[in-house]
Amino acid sequence: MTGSQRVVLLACGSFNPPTNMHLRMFEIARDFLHRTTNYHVVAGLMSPVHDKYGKEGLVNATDRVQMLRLALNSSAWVHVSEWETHQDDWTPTREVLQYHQELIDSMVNGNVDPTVKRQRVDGSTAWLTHLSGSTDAVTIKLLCGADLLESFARPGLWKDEDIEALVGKFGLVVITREGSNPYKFIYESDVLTRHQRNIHIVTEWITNEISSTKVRRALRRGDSVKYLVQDSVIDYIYKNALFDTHNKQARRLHVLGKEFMGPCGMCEAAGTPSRVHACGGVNRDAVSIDAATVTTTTLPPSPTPPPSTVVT
Ligand SMILES: Nc1ncnc2c1ncn2[C@@H]1O[C@H](COP(=O)(O)OP(=O)(O)OP(=O)(O)O)[C@@H](O)[C@H]1O
Ligand SMILES: NC(=O)c1ccc[n+]([C@@H]2O[C@H](COP(=O)(O)O)[C@@H](O)[C@H]2O)c1
Repeated sequence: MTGSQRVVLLACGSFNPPTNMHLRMFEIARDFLHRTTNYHVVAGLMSPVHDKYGKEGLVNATDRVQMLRLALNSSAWVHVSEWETHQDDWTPTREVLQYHQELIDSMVNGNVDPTVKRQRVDGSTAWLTHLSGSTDAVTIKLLCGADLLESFARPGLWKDEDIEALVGKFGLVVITREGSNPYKFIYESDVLTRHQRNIHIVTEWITNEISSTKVRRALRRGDSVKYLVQDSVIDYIYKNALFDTHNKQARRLHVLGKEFMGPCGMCEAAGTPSRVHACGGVNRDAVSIDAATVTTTTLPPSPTPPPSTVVT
């Protein structure tokens, strides 16, 4: 695209778990920027936060990275950056953007700064290779929901100089969320108003208030999260008993009309007899599981779904 400026959109967050709305953010932002600005979005990055961020209920980074990888199998242009998760501690968002901009500078833009001691470029930076082959420089912008923008006002959460750098140096692409008013928020902030040209507010008309919190709540209750989260991610969550789904496996498998043949690694490790697992998983002859009670029922042969033994 001639005359356009190449950008990478980077979203920071817990992604605990990644939802379809996290993925949609990138599509919405790219459409908007291509329609209304001279920017050409060449890649998207999702940077899951370090375990030491310490948010309640945060599952470990290995699982969050894995879920993101599975979710992003459906995207040709958005990738996971594991860099944050490999640091010794939590990294402020400004430094996350700075690191990725320097990485792009040295690998794509040809501005190698010898004073910058670069971290090892790992497999998760393969996305960079797609950006070579053009002399147009690539810059990075923070992609976020309006709630993240509004968190700038929370006392002690963000340093003033970090906010200044995020809006002044990098720029923001903000997706509206129910209950937020980013225009008013910018109006009320001197620093944001000063850099308003660098803040792109994208009104999402097809509103969708999926949040990881709501997905975790549904999982905890054994409710379906299908069509809120990618199927591969749901499978991963149940397989690894994340988000308190440990005792919900039998219920889900009943709903799906499937059987759970294999024992759960945790139950095996705990030495539970293999026929009925404390996790709710069962071998072929046993089912009907509740967090409190375990009843044995003989199942009809596969593939007929088991009788309605779902425990409410
Ligand atoms: N429904 C949504 N609409 C717009 N932005 C969203 C939406 N859900 C998440 N985001 C944005 O995605 C980024 C990462 O979000 P995060 O992982 O905190 O998700 P979340 O769903 O808001 O999480 P939680 O519910 O655990 O607080 C943030 O910038 C957040 O504002
Ligand atoms: N000062 C900062 O740089 C700062 C403060 C709060 C949150 N954040 C980031 O914003 C994201 C917020 O994620 P959650 O909405 O899941 O809390 C995380 O990536 C976190 O690192 C950064």
